[in-house]
Amino acid sequence: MASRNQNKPPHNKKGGATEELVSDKHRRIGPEKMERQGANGRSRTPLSSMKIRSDSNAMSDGGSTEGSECSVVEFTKDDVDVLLNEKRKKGDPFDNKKKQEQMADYIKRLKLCVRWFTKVEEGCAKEKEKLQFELESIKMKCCDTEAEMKNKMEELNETICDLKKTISSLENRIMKEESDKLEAINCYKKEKEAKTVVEKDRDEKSAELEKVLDQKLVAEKKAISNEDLYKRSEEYNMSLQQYNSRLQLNLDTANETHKWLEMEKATIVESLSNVRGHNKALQDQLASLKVSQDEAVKHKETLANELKSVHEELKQIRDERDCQQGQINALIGEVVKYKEHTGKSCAQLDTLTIKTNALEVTCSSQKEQILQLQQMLFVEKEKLKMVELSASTSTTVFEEQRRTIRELQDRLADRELQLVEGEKLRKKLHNTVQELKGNIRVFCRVRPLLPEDGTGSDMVVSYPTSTEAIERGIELVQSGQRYPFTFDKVFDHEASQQDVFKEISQLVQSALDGYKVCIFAYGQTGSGKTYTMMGSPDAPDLKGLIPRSLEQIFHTSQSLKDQGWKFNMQASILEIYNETIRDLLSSNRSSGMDQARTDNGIPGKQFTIKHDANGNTLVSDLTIVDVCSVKEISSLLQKAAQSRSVGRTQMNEQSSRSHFVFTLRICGINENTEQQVQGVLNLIDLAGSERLSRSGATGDRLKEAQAINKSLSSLSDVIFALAKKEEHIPFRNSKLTYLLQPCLGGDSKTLMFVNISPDQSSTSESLCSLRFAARVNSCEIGIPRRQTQTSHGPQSLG
Ligand SMILES: Nc1ncnc2c1ncn2[C@@H]1O[C@H](COP(=O)(O)OP(=O)(O)OP(=O)(O)O)[C@@H](O)[C@H]1O
Repeated sequence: MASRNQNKPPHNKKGGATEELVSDKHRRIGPEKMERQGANGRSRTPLSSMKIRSDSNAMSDGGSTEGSECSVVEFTKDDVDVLLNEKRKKGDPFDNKKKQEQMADYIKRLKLCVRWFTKVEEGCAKEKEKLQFELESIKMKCCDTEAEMKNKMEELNETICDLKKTISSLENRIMKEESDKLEAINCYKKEKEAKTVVEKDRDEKSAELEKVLDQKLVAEKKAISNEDLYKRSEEYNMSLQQYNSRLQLNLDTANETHKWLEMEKATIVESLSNVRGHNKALQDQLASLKVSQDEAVKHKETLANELKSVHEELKQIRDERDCQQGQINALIGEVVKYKEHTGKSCAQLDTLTIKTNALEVTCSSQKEQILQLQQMLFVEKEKLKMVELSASTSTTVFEEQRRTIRELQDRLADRELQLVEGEKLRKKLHNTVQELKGNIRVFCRVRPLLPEDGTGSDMVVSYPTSTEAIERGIELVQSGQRYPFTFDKVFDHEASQQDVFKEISQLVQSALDGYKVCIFAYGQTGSGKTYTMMGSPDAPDLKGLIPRSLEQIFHTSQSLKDQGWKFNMQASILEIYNETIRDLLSSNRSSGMDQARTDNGIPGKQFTIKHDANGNTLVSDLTIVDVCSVKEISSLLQKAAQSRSVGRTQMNEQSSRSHFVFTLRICGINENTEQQVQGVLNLIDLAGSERLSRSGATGDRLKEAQAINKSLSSLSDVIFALAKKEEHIPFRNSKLTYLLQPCLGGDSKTLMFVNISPDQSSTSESLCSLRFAARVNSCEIGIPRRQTQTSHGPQSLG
């Protein structure tokens, strides 16, 4: 059998082998790592697979390795687990020696394991130190790298700064170059201009020079001709001098002749007489000679003058010549100077030409650029033209649209005006229709039979089918007798809430148009007044007249906003019980209670009813709430219902015997026409009219019933009196009638619902209600109505 460390090469047993073992420990712990090592060719068999020797041979082998520091057996995790979980072998329980041996072996193996573990731990500690050292060195390196990076960053930043500076200097240089270029272009332009000026000057000067040369030639020619003239004049002068000398000679000879003649005279005097004639002739000859002499002198003088003038002329010509010569010299000097200047200019011209060439190159490139730019400009101009074209078309379209808008606005204004007029007309017509229908109308509604009415209960009402009475007539059967009634409208037990509302919605519109509208439900207890007026506000199909009317009011007021109408609505809800007013919107719940107690002798809050000059009813201290949405109204109705229910518990179910009055004041103003309207909508659920006296009620119940009947009777009387335009209003003792009085007369619209229970047990109460309704229905206001009178005529409650 191989030793435990048989998987190690033999030289690993001592010295440096331990170190290698330690350094390798961390790699040899898991089976996974073992496998990896196996893959590297260094195959190691796990101890478990090798079976740690538990027999005595192994023990002896182990004994030989025990105490040896370098003989360390490797363990895997599994080995350790196996070792720790090893169970003792079953054998002879009394063979203590064997047990001891087994234990010794187990202890040995444990010691080996512990030693291995200690070694591994040491190795790990060393490894950890090494790793820490490596970590620190890596950290150091990191720090160094970081510092290096920082330095590099700084260097890079500096380089970036330098580059930025270089860029800025290059930009400056480019700017400078560009400005130099511009300057050079300007300079070139100036020089070009100067060159053209100089060239022009040169051309002028050349032309001048040519002129001067021509003049010089002319002057030279003139000088030559003058010299010829001068020569000829000299010759002529010479000839004249010769002639003069000849004349002088002649004169001398003549003088000699004279002398000779004188001598001869003397000789002749002697022979004067002879000679006198000769003398005379001679004298004549002399005179003529003198004349010719004078003439010759004169001629000589003229010739001398001529000579003088010729001399002067010559002098002038000479002066002129000199002057021209001077001019020529000056011109020659100028020409020389000009030639010098031209030479300089040529040098300048050369440099300028070089510059010009360079600039021309720049210019040509710039020209190209300019051409490109011009092309671009052309394209842009084309675009601009297009844009301008489209802009102009847009402008025209815009103008057209503006015109159209203006036209439309005008039309709109017209339409608005028409609309306002139409609205006025509609109101008028609507009101006329309402008046034609009757300012006081009575509708009858029959509720269906209810389970509470009893299973065997029969309907005591029927509806006549004749054309006249259809939907308007109702018949009540009592003790086999038929009682027919006709109203403005009769709703049978199948009529829905919507059907009912459809009939009154126009009346609600009248409230928005500024009329006082009063809708109330009358009938015996349990006949469906609350159902008709309030219904179940939460169920859309079962909503009563109050929520539906308010919805319509808000909906219509919203739609009228477009026509400039602005509405302000104020709501108040009160209850009249036993002639006591209770504010159902009061935040102080007890206020209602106090008033209720007032009737019982306990003092409480008193509400006084007043009517102002405008025919509005004011109830002092009543809570009035501004409302602008159906939601707000709903919450107010909820609050009122709550106050009522509180009252109901407190007052022992008395609320069904109280009048519930919902008032909505509508103030409307049209911002366009400044038209104002003030409407009032009263929606009332009257107390149930009970015939308690007939049913044998006594005490407070009877008093309550009597109060209710009195109040309703008073209401019918007031309606009647107002409808008949009677000056004397008979009953003001009822708070309900006093409260509603402004809403019941004149242009006001009153609608009464008479609710009927169709069961047999309520026949007499139903008959009574129908009679009361018929009395109200009999009121006629100006406009004749169809025959609505019942066979029973107006009745008062009694
Ligand atoms: N048209 C109807 N359709 C169905 N149910 C109705 C109708 N009218 C009334 N009812 C039902 O009849 C019952 C009594 O109605 P309601 O409470 O409205 O009577 P009321 O006249 O207001 O009574 P009270 O005078 O005692 O207040 C209720 O349960 C109601 O739901």
